[in-house]
Amino acid sequence: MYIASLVKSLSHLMGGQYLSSTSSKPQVSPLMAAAHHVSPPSSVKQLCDSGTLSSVHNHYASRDPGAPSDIDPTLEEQIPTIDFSMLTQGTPQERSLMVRQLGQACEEWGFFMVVNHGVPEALRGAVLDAAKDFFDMEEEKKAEYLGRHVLDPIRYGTSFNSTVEDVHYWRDYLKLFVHPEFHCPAKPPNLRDILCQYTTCTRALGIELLKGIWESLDLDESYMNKAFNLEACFQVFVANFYPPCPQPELAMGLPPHSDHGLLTILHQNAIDGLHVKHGNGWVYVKPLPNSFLVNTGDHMQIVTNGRYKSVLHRAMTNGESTRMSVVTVVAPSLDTVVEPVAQLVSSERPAMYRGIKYVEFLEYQQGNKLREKAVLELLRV
Ligand SMILES: O=C(O)CCC(=O)C(=O)O
Ligand SMILES: [Fe+2]
Repeated sequence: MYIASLVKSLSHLMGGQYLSSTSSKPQVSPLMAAAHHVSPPSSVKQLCDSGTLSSVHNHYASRDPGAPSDIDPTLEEQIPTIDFSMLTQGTPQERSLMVRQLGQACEEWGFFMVVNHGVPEALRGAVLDAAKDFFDMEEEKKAEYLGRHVLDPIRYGTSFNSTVEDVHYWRDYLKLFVHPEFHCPAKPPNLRDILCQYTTCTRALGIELLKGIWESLDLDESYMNKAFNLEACFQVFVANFYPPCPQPELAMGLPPHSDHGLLTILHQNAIDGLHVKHGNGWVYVKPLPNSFLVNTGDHMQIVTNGRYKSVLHRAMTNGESTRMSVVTVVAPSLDTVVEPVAQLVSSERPAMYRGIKYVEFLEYQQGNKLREKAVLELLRV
């Protein structure tokens, strides 16, 4: 009953497009099945490789070229930095200082940089190189991994969800479910080993950051682990590929959106392009050397009953260089019904969100247009 009304409101919000049914087992909905007969647009890499592009097709025009800049340059310096080594190897005083700073970063920004995280630079470089090798493969080889359904554990594609969008984004992607089961294309041959190491390291990093975040809210760690089944946490790996765009003033890599998980951990090649919303302005993110960029997701907002909100961010394109980012999302297990934790619900602050199975949230979010925090808003009580 509740799911039916959620789907109905989603349909309204998303302009009539929605998935017909959900279950913990991936199923192809009639919409997806129909959409599957429509050939997907070419990858943006293919468009770029096919000749000298001097303009983008209308399909990619998602920006108003005349709009004034909405970047607030004064905010760049203020992005919080978390020294991860203080959380794991610091004195009790250093740890509690870092926990406080982590809580403050989540409350005020929903975004921070993590330094001294212990993930080897060579591995971070290798994952970007291996992902590039994937995108550099011939389209016919990559086509083997074209996504048919948003819950396919290996999904190569372009834009966000081209079957439901009326405007596309200047981005190709490879999305993999990497935990509790590890899925990875067989090609290129070194991808599996590198990704296995990388996603193990970043999962451990995410879980450790989560411990600090729970502590900052006086939440019991073992209770949180159990409630959201973090042992079997759901982890997705996404590689984003944004080739040079002939009209960056018209096209976007990804529109303003929040991520579905608890935490997202990102790093990029040498090319900047991530913007994060802070207050009324946008911040151009120039990561510190060797740092990870971390943001809180929609499920952090649900679990903490709105104390720590998910942050809006967007990816811009540029006219000169290919930008790549690799993203890993740490989330409750797929079959967990996620709702605000009892400790953060009171008569003064009643539950702000209804519970929903993680897999259902994921399917709605991935199956529809990417639009700010649209899916989260539907769960508001
Ligand atoms: O490429 C980026 O900087 C952002 C990517 C992103 O937001 C995502 O994959 O959800
Ligand atoms: Fe994102």
